[in-house]
Amino acid sequence: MNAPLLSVQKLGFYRQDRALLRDLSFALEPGELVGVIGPNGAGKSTLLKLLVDYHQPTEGHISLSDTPLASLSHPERARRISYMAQHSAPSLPFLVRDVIALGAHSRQASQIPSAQVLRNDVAELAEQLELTHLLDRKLTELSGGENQLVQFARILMQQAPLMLLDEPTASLDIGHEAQLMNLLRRHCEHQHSALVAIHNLNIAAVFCDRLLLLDKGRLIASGTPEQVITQANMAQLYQQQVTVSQHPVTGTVTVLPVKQAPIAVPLHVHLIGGAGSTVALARWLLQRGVTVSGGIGHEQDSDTDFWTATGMRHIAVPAFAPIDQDAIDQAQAMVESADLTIVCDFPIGAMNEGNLILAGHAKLLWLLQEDAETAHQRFYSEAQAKDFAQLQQQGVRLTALAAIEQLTGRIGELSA
Ligand SMILES: Nc1ncnc2c1ncn2[C@@H]1O[C@H](COP(=O)(O)OP(=O)(O)OP(=O)(O)O)[C@@H](O)[C@H]1O
Repeated sequence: MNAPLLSVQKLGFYRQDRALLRDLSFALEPGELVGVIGPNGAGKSTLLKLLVDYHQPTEGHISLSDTPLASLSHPERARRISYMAQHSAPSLPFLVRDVIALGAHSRQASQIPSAQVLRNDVAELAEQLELTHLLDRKLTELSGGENQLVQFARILMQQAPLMLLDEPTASLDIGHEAQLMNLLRRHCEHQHSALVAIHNLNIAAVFCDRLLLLDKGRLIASGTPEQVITQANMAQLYQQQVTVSQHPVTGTVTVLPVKQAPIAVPLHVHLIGGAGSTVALARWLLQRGVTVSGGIGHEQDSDTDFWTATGMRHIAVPAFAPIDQDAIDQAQAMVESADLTIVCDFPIGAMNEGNLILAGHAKLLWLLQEDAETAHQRFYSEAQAKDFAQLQQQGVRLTALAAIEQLTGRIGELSA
């Protein structure tokens, strides 16, 4: 088996007795585009600087196709690795076309093209990145985003098999961000590999094959974007409520921050429902600072997807499986601790009738029902309709609108 293009083993880097990176191991294969994500100060830039030999490791090994990085001469390294730093404040007034062309001079002497070919290559790259109009401008006279695109063009011109890019899209608009990442992707398809430190998790999820998640200098997760960008990892690392869901169009994992409710309201509402019946109410309550739990749902149901995406505490059973006693017992603890349990208007069948038993444990029970018509349509058996009728004795029947009105009043009182 061929050695990986890049192999990092037990890498550690200490400064003034502080571990900036610890016990980091991973490998990169040809053709891979791998993102390095993590909060500010996690160690992403430090990792890239070690990989380009800007810093030397305190412990561990870095090798490129089995050759130790430290044993490579500067020209050999430049042939194998290109590097785009996070901040590159241009200090010399070079022309953009010369800066891009500079990339080619890191190649092996026999690979450096003639002046004419180089001019054409620069022009072609500039066109791909919409930089043609800037070719005769000075680097010192560019905007932050324009400078970033020029540095990226220089990296591509270098044609090194391993590209290290530190926040290459940080100053780019969404159009140029997509353009740069698509171009990078295409280069990776030609047996080049890229390791990209990136904060935009949605872009990382769309373009990267794998992600490495760093925190406080440690690798705490690695795998596909779906394996790494999880509700649990995001909540733990970023200390903010975020939604993690699958984008309906791209199918990739998507992260969005949640607008924080002005204050936490001391009210816990448990929602029972299915077929999307709890979603609008759950969103409404969360936005007002109410603690919301949910269940028992079924995996892949839109309610369960919403509860998972927002990090709501909930109980779910596998799709198409009946609700079992174990799930009822777990959800019972939530229902018993909730100030209010709301059963939304949703169809009851053999798979979810356990929710009727669960609702019986509520301290205070509301049963949402839009009109009498829906009442007899929502049960698949007479026994279920009978169980529901019994719950009606215990709870209050009301429409969703009436429920919102009452909750508005209650939240107002509690927040005053
Ligand atoms: N030269 C240095 N000497 C001492 N500490 C440093 C040095 N460079 C960086 N650090 C520290 O190392 C830690 C990791 O920094 P690094 O720049 O690698 O983080 P990062 O993940 O790239 O962060 P960001 O997302 O903010 O760019 C930080 O706590 C930083 O303050």
